[in-house]
Amino acid sequence: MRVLVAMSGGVDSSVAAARAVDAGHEVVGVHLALSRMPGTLRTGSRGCCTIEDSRDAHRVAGMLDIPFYVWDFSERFKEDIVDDFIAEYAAGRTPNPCMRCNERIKFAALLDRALALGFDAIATGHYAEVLRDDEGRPELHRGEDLAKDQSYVLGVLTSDQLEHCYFPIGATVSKAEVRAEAAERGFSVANKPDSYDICFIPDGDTKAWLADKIPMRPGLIKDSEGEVLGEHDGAMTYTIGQRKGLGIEKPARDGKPRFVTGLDPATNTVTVGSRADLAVSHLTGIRTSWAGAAPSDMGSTPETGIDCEVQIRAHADPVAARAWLGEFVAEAPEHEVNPIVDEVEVPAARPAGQLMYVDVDEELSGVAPGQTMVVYRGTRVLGQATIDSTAKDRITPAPEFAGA
Ligand SMILES: Nc1ncnc2c1ncn2[C@@H]1O[C@H](COP(=O)(O)OP(=O)(O)OP(=O)(O)O)[C@@H](O)[C@H]1O
Repeated sequence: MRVLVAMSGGVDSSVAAARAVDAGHEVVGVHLALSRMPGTLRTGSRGCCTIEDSRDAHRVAGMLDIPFYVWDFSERFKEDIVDDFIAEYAAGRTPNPCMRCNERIKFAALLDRALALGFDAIATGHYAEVLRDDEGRPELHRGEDLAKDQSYVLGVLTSDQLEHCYFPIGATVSKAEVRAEAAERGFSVANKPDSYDICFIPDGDTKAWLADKIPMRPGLIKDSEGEVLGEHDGAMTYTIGQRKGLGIEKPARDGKPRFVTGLDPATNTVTVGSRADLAVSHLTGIRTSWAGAAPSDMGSTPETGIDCEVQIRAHADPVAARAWLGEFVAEAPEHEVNPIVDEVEVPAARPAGQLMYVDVDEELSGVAPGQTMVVYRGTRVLGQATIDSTAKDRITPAPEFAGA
């Protein structure tokens, strides 16, 4: 098949490209220039699409004797990923830009262009596997190396996209093996360090990076009963689950540590509470998508849900859960004006689409709206949704009634 390999200049996509060539495919390499903004380009060994990265990718493509291009997606990346990241924080939510990038850039804009140019698939260096069910439909599974598994950030992919995804290193048992193979092939990137979480924040300090992009508005810090405990300089500098640096003088009534339990953009209030107040058993998600058969095709009804596991961060442990299709929001604005940061348009809190309800068997702690919940069954990704709200108690019938 004709394969377009997305080459970051890192070791994983270099080996992915080499394996695609070895497998006999007609391979073309492309490096995406994702940022032109000063201050977002790291210098040194690893950056967000630095000149060094594109040179590394180019060099590997030369060794593999495949055509190589650099495509400028920086404008799209700024609008769809960076601006969205800022707007989500401004709305008091915690976004996952890598997931958005997979959803809107790599497996959308890039894939569309690849298909339009006659390619059959795009290949990346992600640690995940596309397997086929009995009827030949694609399924997304965790990568073999669970320490490197990237199925979580690919949870946004739909069946149509999975049809055109190729992950040549997903079945490799360990990253060490990938590095050894790169060294054997003579790739200078064999020992290049792994990439950071957010490629456009050079030093990893998200709050400092956001500080000059979102106007700070002082507001109140309250406890769960509404008693005012102090003031903050800007709700955006707080994170759900945060314990240190709350800036509250008054000791808690029970003498126990306090944690941030809520951020309310409408009133610009930070709520604090006990560790127990952080525990949740129910999650409601928006922007639901399914990587293959939806629960309704899996025997689920609105009453029964499906047994699954849910994961709420890239490297969190999955917990046993049941997922339900929630109500369908038929009409909603795409954007709304943030009440705290006037004139900043933020994505609507509840856009049109299917809600996903998830009850967990074990309580989760420190869950923030905006995070993505990915629903698995064993190694297979079933789907995902963006967490919109949480609740202390489950809303669904007891597990013994949950069918699937
Ligand atoms: N700037 C880019 N241009 C082209 N492809 C990219 C770029 N950034 C990431 N990718 C693709 O997305 C995959 C996953 O990206 P991620 O940033 O997680 O890198 P990684 O896991 O460290 O992989 P690598 O070692 O290849 O950089 C990469 O393996 C590559 O195929």
